[in-house]
Amino acid sequence: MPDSPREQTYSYLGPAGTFTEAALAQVPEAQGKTWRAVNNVGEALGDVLEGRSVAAMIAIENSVDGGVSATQDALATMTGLRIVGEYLVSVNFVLVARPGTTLADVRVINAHPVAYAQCSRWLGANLASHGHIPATSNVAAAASLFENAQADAAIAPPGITAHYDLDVLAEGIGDNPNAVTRFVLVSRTAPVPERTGSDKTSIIAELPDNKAGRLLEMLEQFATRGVNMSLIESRPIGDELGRYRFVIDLEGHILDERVADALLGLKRFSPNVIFLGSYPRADRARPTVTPRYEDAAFTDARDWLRGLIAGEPAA
Ligand SMILES: O=C(O)C(=O)C[C@]1(C(=O)O)C=C[C@@H](O)C=C1
Repeated sequence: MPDSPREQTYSYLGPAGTFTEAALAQVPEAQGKTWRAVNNVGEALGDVLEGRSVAAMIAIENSVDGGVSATQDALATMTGLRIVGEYLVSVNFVLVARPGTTLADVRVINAHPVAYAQCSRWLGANLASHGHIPATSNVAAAASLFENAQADAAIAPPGITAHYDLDVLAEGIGDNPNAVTRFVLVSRTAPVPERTGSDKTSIIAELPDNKAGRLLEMLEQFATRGVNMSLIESRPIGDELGRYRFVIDLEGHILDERVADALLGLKRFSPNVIFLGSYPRADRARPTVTPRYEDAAFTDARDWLRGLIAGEPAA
């Protein structure tokens, strides 16, 4: 049976040429399908929830600027989504302008906020008194230079000149030449994929109240099961000052006994746990697991308990 239009479509932050498109190019199942360019993360995830796309590629973390707050907040508030894959893209930036512009002409810059934040050192040193107009993506920033432009220049990916007739005023303007953005592929809620031995689990959790030691108590759920965190960030819940939710990535898969046990502990502790998914790590790194946190240690302990209950002689 041929795929439905939904099965054929993947949403990504456009227009063509964004780093998000480069991340989607790494997904084997997406090749030869329709790629729908959208303007923001909420629109991409809305496509998935409302059935226009089978999955959406979204940026979630940058090695220089940290978590992408629009993504973290959307995943915390839109229900029915699952992260099914993780992809890494090296990001570096150029400053572009309409042909004939020189650096001395540049007063206002159009840039995606995450890209802008990654170029702050170069901008401070070379264009100290510039103004900034935010764009929906790196490529949209460059494209806007041709439409009623209020900006003189834009921060864009190095491949931009293949798409637009622009002059490159400066190259390698990112604060860190080794910057990497982490992207996730998000589908509708589905059963978790098999574990690969090199997996990550993403969750969002709230604390039960604002009493002393609550954050430590939450972290103990992971520490006492030997589960390492690769990311923890707080985001305001938004209802009152001082209330935060925590966006957490764990090393391991929900089918790993230590991760499952930590999630059970977290569920008993936290009034609101959102499971975003267990999926293969992009870097294929395998966590080092202390023997007492390996699957066998958990199943042996459970067998021991069952034996005690059943009246077997204590081993
Ligand atoms: O995909 C792009 O090119 C984007 O403009 C988006 C985005 C992001 O949302 O974080 C992606 C990677 C860069 O770190 C900066 C911006």
